[in-house]
Order: sequence, then C-alpha cells, then structure tokens
Amino acid sequence: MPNSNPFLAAIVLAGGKSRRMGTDKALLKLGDETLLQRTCHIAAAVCEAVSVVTPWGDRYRSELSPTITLIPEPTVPGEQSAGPLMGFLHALPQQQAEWILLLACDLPRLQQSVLERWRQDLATLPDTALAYVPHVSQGWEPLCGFYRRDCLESLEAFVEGGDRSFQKWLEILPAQPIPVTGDDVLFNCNTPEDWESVQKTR
Ligand SMILES: Nc1nc2c(ncn2[C@@H]2O[C@H](COP(=O)(O)OP(=O)(O)OP(=O)(O)O)[C@@H](O)[C@H]2O)c(=O)[nH]1
Ligand SMILES: [Mg+2]
Repeated sequence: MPNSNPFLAAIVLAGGKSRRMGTDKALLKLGDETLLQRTCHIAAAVCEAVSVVTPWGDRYRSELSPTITLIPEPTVPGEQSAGPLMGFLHALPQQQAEWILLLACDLPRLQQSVLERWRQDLATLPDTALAYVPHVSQGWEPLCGFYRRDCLESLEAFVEGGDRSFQKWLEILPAQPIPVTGDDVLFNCNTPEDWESVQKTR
C-alpha cells in the first residue's frame, strides 16, 4: 500500500506566557495579521498540515483557519509555563508526518521562501539525521527547525531524565546544523523594544 502520511507537518508553539512582552505575543498585529496567524499561514504554505499546541486554545480558535488543528496542553500551576520542549513533546505523538517543522509564534521575520529551501534539503539528509536545525554563533535555534518524527523516543528519554533544555537535547540527538548566514529570519521578539524595532523596519 502506498504511504499516505504527509511528508512534513508543522507544530506551532503558542503556549508561552509572554512575561517579557507583557501582552500575549501571539496576538500582536503585524499589518492585517496577528503573529500567530502569520506564522500559521507560512506554515500552511510550506507543510501539508499545521497544528498549534497551546493551553489557550479558546483565545486563538476564532482567528485560525478551521484546517488548523489545535492541540490542547495542560497548564502548569504557578508562574512558569511548561516550556517549548514540553510543548513539542506534547504535540509530537499526534503527528503522522515523517518530518515536523517546529515553529515559535514570535518570529515576525519568518519567510516562506527560506523554509521552502530548507524543506528541499530534507531529502538529501542521511537517515541517521534526526533533526535539521539552524545553528548560529550562540547555538541552535530549535524553534525554527525540522525534526524527524522518529526523534520522539530520544525526546522522551531526555525529558524522563528531568532535563528541559532544547540546546542540551540537540547536542545529543544526531542533529544536522542548517548553516545560517544572516539570521534575520530567526529574529524572535521577546520584549516591547524588540516589537518596536520590528514595526520600524517594516
Ligand atoms: N506549547 C507551548 N509553547 C510554549 C511554552 N512555553 C513557551 N512556548 C512558546 O515557545 C516560543 C518561545 O517562547 P518564549 O520566547 O520564551 O515565549 P514566552 O514563554 O511566551 O515568553 P516569556 O514569558 O517572556 O519567556 C513561543 O512561541 C511560546 O509561545 C509552553 O509551555 N507550551
Ligand atoms: Mg522568544
């Protein structure tokens, strides 16, 4: 039987608390779209399926296309969110695609063309590569990267050990770096000052 599973599906992370921004980053408006809408549009153009993983599904449902799957995530009591690694782990078992594009929702300079180029590279990677992730001088950029569905076992074992650091997991994963020259596309906005600079340069 032919394999009808999609090749690439996107998981968009929208479960953070935006404490530094002071207002929900996912709902900041860039032109006509919120950051979350923009991220999902780009993801849908590059991937066969898109999911958003978040504990705040009610807040986002009305602004997202019905083709987008919302994956509800439990909230953690107290100030902390579970963090991006846990959000990814929560959504990954529900994916059927061979590869997952993991995206933060706070990447205002994300470009479809760049993701399409990186997608094309996936077919050239050795079977042993479980992730294909941008690498810059400060380290990995895990929230704009590609992961084989088969990395689930490794992720579960890593989290079982009590760790929550994406950087540390990628060091042990078999991850292939995406060489990035200008990292503008990876700019993530965390503070009101970041957001101001995004609006100025539009
Ligand atoms: N699903 C999910 N996503 C998360 C979680 N924590 C952070 N994220 C997402 O991961 C991405 C990067 O997170 P941060 O830039 O630290 O965002 P944040 O946690 O909202 O911001 P701060 O509260 O200022 O740290 C954003 O898309 C967040 O929505 C989580 O526990 N679950
Ligand atoms: Mg961020």
